[in-house]
Order: sequence, then structure tokens, then C-alpha cells
Amino acid sequence: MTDKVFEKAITKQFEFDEEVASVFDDMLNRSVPFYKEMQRLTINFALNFLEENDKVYDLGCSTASTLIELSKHSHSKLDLIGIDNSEAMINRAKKKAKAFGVDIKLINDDLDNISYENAKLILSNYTLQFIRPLQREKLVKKIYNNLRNEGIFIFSEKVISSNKILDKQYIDEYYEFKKTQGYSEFEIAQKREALENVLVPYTEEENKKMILDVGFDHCETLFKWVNFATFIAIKK
Ligand SMILES: Nc1ncnc2c1ncn2[C@@H]1O[C@H](C[S@+](CC[C@H]([NH3+])C(=O)[O-])CC(=O)[O-])[C@@H](O)[C@H]1O
Ligand SMILES: O=C(O)C(=O)Cc1ccccc1
Repeated sequence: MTDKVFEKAITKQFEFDEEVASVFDDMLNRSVPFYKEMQRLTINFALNFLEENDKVYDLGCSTASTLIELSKHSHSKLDLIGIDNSEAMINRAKKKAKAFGVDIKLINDDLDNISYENAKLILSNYTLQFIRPLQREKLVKKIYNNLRNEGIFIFSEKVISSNKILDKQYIDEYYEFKKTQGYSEFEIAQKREALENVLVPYTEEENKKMILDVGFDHCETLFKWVNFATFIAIKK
């Protein structure tokens, strides 16, 4: 279904409710530049590190698109677990996984309440940005502690620039992108307002610092388009 959530006047903050969940795949494809390419890279890099029966968690799995694709491309059997605190998203994820005949454990809970024990790979594309900064650091520490040795964390985030002039150019460039995707100026402005204080982006450097501060040995940018970045972190 086509995303028309912000065509009408909005009075509340952005929420992952039934209305958003019902158009979410279209929303993400049209709102995240190179979403499919970012997802392809996530999966290819993940597969390089995975072996039979490895445990994989997707934090903020939404409609489970990434886990379904991962499962389709894997030659080994994986233990796939998706977590999302939006019931509407998890219900869609369950329907999609069933339709694709893919075995995924889908859990409707807050990321805080889950133990990621024995994980070989943790994925989290465009989700940490919705977690309050203090809690975000705590969650990343838990991710590090629960990953096995040589475990991998791949995550994507909307980012800002610490340079004011460039940051303004980032915003303008993204605005142009959204127009090419068929969003009107009104829809773009409304969504921006609804996301204010809900989506809290860091700079690329802040993201890397957060990762290294909790103990990861290595973190680098796998992919970046202006204000959208994918990172890979490795635990020794
Ligand atoms: N505290 C939380 N606990 C659990 N889930 C949460 C929390 N906060 C937000 N979410 C969930 O995180 C997801 C973020 S969307 C991820 C896209 C997906 N990764 C994809 O690649 O297709 C990204 C976006 O919409 O920009 C939503 O489904 C929220 O319900
Ligand atoms: O659409 C936007 O304005 C964004 O900043 C990114 C985004 C994409 C999908 C859901 C929430 C935020």
C-alpha cells in the first residue's frame, strides 16, 4: 500500500501504529535513500560471518523484511529472532514470514527487555535513532556484552553533520530526494515535525565513538548517502 500518512494534517508525534505499519514497506523504500542496496549489503556482509545454527537478532525488525531476505539468501540454517515493540509491525511481520515460508521467532517487546545471549550477529537498521540517548548507550553496551567473541553488529542510522553548513545541505538534499519519491512539500514538512524529538540522530563520529566506548574493537562505515549511514562493528 502507498504511504499517504502525512497527506492530512497531523496533530500527534510520529508513532509506529497500525496506520504506519500498513504502508511501512512503501514508506521505508521511499524515505530511506538506497534502502534496498543498504539491505543487500547488510545481508551480504552478515552472511560472510555466519555458520550453521548461528543466532541472529534484528532489533526493530518492523515487518521482518531484512530477516526474510537473510533467510532466503543463506545456505545454512540460522536461528532468526526479530524484536519490535510495535504490535502492528509484529503482526505484519508474522503474516509476511508465513507467506514466504520462513521460520523466524517474532517477539513483540521493548528492546530493553530482551537478553541477546549467544548472538553471533545483531542487526539494527534505523532503530537506535528512536531510542533516547542514555538508554541508547545502555542498549549498545548490552549488545556488546551479549555478542559472542568475533560477533558482529551491523546497524544503520540517519546522521547529522557537525558542520552547520553541511548539515543544512544534508537536509536540503534529503528534501529533494523525498520530492523525487513523490512526496509533496506538505507531507515532507508534516513528517519532519512529527519526527521532531522522536528521531534523535547522532553524527557519524558520535555513532562510532559510542560503539568503541562500549568495547568493540572495530567500527567502520559500510555505506553512506548524505545523512543515511550503515556501520559494521566487530567484537574481538
Ligand atoms: N524501544 C523499542 N523497542 C522495540 N522496537 C522499537 C523500539 N523503538 C522503536 N522500535 C521499532 O523500530 C522500528 C524502526 S524502523 C526499522 C526498519 C527495519 N529495521 C528495516 O530495515 O526494515 C525504522 C524507521 O522507521 O525509520 C519500528 O518498527 C519501531 O516500532
Ligand atoms: O522520512 C523521514 O523524514 C525520515 O527522516 C526517515 C524515516 C523513514 C521512515 C520512518 C521514519 C523515519
